[in-house]
Amino acid sequence: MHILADENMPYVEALFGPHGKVTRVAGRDISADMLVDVDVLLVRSVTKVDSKLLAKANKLHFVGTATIGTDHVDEQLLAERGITFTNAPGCNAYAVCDYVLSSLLLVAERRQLRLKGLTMGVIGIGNIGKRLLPRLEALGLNVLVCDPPRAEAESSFESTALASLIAQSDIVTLHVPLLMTGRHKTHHLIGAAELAQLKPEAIIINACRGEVIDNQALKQHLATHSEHSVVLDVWENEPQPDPQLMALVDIATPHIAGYSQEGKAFGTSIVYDHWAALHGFAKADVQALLPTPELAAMTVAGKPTQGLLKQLVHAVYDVRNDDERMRAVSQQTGYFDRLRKSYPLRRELLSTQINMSAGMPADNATTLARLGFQCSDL
Ligand SMILES: NC(=O)C1=CN([C@@H]2O[C@H](COP(=O)(O)OP(=O)(O)OC[C@H]3O[C@@H](n4cnc5c(N)ncnc54)[C@H](O)[C@@H]3O)[C@@H](O)[C@H]2O)C=CC1
Ligand SMILES: O=C(O)C(=O)[C@H](O)COP(=O)(O)O
Repeated sequence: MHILADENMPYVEALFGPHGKVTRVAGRDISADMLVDVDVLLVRSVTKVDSKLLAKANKLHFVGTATIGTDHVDEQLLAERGITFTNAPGCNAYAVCDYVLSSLLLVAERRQLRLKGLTMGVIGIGNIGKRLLPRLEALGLNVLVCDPPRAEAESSFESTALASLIAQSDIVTLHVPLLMTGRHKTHHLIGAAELAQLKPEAIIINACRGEVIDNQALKQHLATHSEHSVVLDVWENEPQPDPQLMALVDIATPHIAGYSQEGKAFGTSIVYDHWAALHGFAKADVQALLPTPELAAMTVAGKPTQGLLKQLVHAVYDVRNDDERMRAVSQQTGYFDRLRKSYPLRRELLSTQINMSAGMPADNATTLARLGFQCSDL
C-alpha cells in the first residue's frame, strides 16, 4: 500500500505507517506524476484534487482531506471514479472558537469596548458556529444566527436574514463553506452592498474562506471607514494576500485559525478512522498521541470580568502573536506558507483545567466552562 500525504499532516506515520509505505510532499507540490502508484492520498486545503491531478492515479482508492472545508476537492469526480472520499468534520472547530474569542477580546481591549450587551451575528451554524454560541453568551453578548440551509432542513431552527443580521450586529463573524454556485452561494457573500450596511464601528471577523468576502470591496470600504475593525485569517489569492488590505485590517493571520495541535491531530485521525473502518481496523486514540499541554491547569480567584477572561484566554492562545509574526515577514517571498509550515505548538482552551479558589460562586465556574475551559468545580 502506498500512502502519499501532505507534509503538514501530523501523525500519518503513527496511524497509516503500520499499513504501508508513507511518502510526504508539500501540499502545493503534489502532481499527477506522483500519484501513478498511490493507493491513498491524504491532503489539506492547498491541494486541488481535480481531473488534472488524478489523470494518472489508476490505483487510487481513497482520498482524505484533514480539513472540514472541501472546496479544493472535486467530490463528484471522485464519486464517478469510485474513489472513497472523506473530510474531517469538526476536527478544528474548538481551535477556530479560540481564535474568534482571542480576536474579539483583543479588539475590545484596543478599542476599550465592553462586550456585554453588544450583539454578535454568527453566519454559518455548523461545527464551528454552534460551538461558538455558548462562548459568546459567556461573554454577555446577544447572539443572532444566519444559516438558511439549516433553517430549510430543521423546522425549529430560526435563521435571521443576512441583511437584517448585518444591520443589527456590532460584530459579525463568518463560518460558512466556500460555495461558488447554487442557492446558498457564499462566494462574495459580503460585498460592497453588505459592507455599506454595517453598523458604525462594527467589527467583522473572517476565519472561513477568503473568497467569502470580496477583498477588493473590503479594501475600498476600509479606505474610507477606518472606524470598522477587521480580523482576517483567510484571504483571496492565498498564499499571496493583498498587502494593502493587510495594512488596513486590525488583525491579520495566515490561515491558521484551526491550527491547534488538537485540530491538526483530529484532522488526521478522523480521516484515518474513516479509512480504518473500510478495512476493519481499530480507531485511532488521539489523546494518546497528543503530548501533555504546557499549561495543564490555572487557578482562578476573582470574578470573571472581561479583563480576567481575556487574561485566561490569552494565557492559552493569544492571536496577537500570530498577527505580529505575519506582519514582521510579509515582505518576504513565500512567507505565508512558511509561517503555516513552522507554526508554533498551540493548545486549545479545552486542554487547560481551571481550578476555582475556595469560596468562588458556582456561576463563575459555569462561565469559564462555557468559554471552553475544563472546570474543576463542575
Ligand atoms: N481558517 C481556518 O483555519 C478554518 C476555516 N474553516 C472554514 O470554515 C468553514 C465552516 O467550518 P465548520 O463550521 O466546521 O463547517 P460546517 O460544514 O460544519 O458548517 C458550515 C455551516 O454553514 C452553513 N451554510 C452554508 N451556506 C450558508 C449560507 N449561504 N449562509 C449561511 N450559512 C450557510 C451550513 O448550513 C453549515 O451549517 C469551513 O467550510 C471552512 O471553509 C474551518 C476550519 C478552520
Ligand atoms: O479545516 C479547514 O477547512 C481549514 O481551513 C484548515 O484548517 C486549513 O488548514 P490547511 O489545510 O490549509 O493546512
